[in-house]
Amino acid sequence: MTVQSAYQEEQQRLTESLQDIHAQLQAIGPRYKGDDFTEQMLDLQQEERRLRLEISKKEPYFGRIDFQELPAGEQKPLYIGKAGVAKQGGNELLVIDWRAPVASIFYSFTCGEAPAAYDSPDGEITGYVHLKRNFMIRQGEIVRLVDSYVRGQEEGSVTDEFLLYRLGENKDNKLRDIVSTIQGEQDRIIRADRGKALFIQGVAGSGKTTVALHRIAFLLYQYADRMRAERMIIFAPNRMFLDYISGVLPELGVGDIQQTTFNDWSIELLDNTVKLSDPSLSMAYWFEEHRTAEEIEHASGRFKGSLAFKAVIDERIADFEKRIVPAASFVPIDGLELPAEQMREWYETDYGEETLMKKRDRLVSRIRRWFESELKLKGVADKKIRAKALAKFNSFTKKIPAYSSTELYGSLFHGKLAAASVPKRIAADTAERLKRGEAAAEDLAPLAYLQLELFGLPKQAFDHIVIDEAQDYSPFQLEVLRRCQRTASMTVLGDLQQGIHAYAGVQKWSELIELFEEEQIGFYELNRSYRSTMEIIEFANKILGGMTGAVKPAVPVFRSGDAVVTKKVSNGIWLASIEASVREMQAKGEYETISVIGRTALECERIYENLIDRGLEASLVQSKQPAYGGGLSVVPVYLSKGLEFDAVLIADAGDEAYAPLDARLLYVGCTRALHKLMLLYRGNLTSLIGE
Ligand SMILES: Nc1ncnc2c1ncn2[C@@H]1O[C@H](COP(=O)(O)OP(=O)(O)OP(=O)(O)O)[C@@H](O)[C@H]1O
Repeated sequence: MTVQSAYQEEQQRLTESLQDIHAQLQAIGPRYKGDDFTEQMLDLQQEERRLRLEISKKEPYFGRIDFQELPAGEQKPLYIGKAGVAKQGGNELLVIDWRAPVASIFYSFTCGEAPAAYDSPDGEITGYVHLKRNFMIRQGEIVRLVDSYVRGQEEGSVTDEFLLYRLGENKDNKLRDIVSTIQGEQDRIIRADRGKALFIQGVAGSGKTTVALHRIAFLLYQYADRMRAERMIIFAPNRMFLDYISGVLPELGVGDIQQTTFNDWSIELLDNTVKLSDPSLSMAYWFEEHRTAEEIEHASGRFKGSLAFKAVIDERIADFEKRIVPAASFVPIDGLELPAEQMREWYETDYGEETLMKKRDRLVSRIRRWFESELKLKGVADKKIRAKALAKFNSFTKKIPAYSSTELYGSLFHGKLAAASVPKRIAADTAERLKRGEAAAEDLAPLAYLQLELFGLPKQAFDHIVIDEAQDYSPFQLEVLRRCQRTASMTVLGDLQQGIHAYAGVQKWSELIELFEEEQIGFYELNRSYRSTMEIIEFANKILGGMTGAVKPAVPVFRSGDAVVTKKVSNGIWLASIEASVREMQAKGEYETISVIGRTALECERIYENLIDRGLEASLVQSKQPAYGGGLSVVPVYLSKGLEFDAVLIADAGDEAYAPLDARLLYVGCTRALHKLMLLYRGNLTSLIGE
């Protein structure tokens, strides 16, 4: 078949499919607004269907695979799209959902005559692939059609043409879905078994964030009967990042997923009983000046995030629990005694798996019930005796300790119960902060842990947890989240090479992995980088040489672009050179998002003000920002993590800005660029880049 006739045939099918979809949409009646529960449920189902059809209306499908099931099936064309659609009034499938088992062939098939296979609920199905076709459909028209495989034709494979086209596009201020070009290595992660803690180490730009979001969509589809969107949660590093990724799930037809930061989530769990002290102060401490390896190693965040500190807290909890059951009997009046052993028995046998404070409260209620019924049984009517007995009851139960999480936590740092193993400097700082009703980010994991132990999780346990930028998590943070699940089902992703928050995060994945049983763990590596051109990746890989630990260079997709430029400028013309470089990038007219990445927030303010004074429209990204608006932005390097820009200008890559310890920061900055990377420097070029 010629390309022309294939195109005509496909356009004809597309038009018919769209007509069918439109007809189905029109047939959907108005929304139900009444109180009938069954009608409400039906309305929800109808609404979901409407949403699926709306998604399909834009681009019904992006791929076709002609598959012949072995041993004796017929060759059938299968059209793959973002949402599955059945033909109006029938069961025949117009479009197969990309998450359906058979659709996995579209992603995993790597060409060749050998049979392909996919896992179905009935076991493995094998068959021959006769055709793999990619489409790009816009406004009801096929604007691109590429056959990446035709059985029997030995022409050179053009497998990546579609991918390259997509990667070459400009980006706005939001991350997008990648359903049409998911790569085999990514697909394996997306479809991995739900009952695991999946750890993904992926180089910058390897699609970790994107893959984790697609995995959520897959899990909700595949395990619709067991997993619910409202019991899933995504943890991201900051609110700006949350805004940046907020478009992907709705594009995939998934709503209602809680997306938060560990800080916000913990404060809510603690019922707002503490305020978070300004995180920008901590950022300023760690990033506005150079810090030594020693300072990082002995940071209070590392201590408080460690399992050793968790052991200190466990000891405190155990001690609290010991004191809940009174050691002495309760004697409200002469001749009436509630023995300590009886109270212990109630506590130990009757209250099962309840949380500590619940067990404590139940014990107090039980003692009260015993006290009231015994007085009644004994017929104690004398008012004076009763009042005396009641006073005894009150003073007895008052001695049964009750704590809020912050009180119990605070007891570790000051007073006669202060824990000896907490370094003095850390104890003094923390006590001071707690006195003000504040907690630092590093206090939140221990506080949240205490809250869970004392009061439990107020909502249902999570079916699935996604943790992005997990290299910045401490073992204690992950332990807290692990406790919010009945069984481990997590996607934990990050890149140790981008671990710029070493004062709080981990240096090896094993620090987090060891929290799980061996059979619960899955570990994947993604080494191909999809974000940047070959030139940018090769340049950034050089910086890895300056890092300690096992580093892995990113493998580029064969997408070539401009050479990376480094340019020495004198201090006197530095700001003017930044402006000129930005104008040069803008003049090209090719980039939608341009970022000037500075080393510190102070430096960024100077750059930003100069750009504004010189008449350029720009935005300054700051740590408390809820959203990133796109266009031209000035960003401190430590806030650029996770984001990406068509063009990046590193404002100063001199050796004063980037010392040898700053390799990770510079690596993060450079790997934000998709198509263009330029570095200015004052004085000497940082040794991290070399010649
Ligand atoms: N299979 C793919 N097809 C098309 N684009 C892709 C694919 N995989 C990743 N990308 C693109 O690569 C870019 C990087 O993706 P993403 O931000 O998810 O990577 P990451 O590994 O989380 O990056 P980082 O760690 O550097 O923040 C995004 O623009 C994403 O759309």
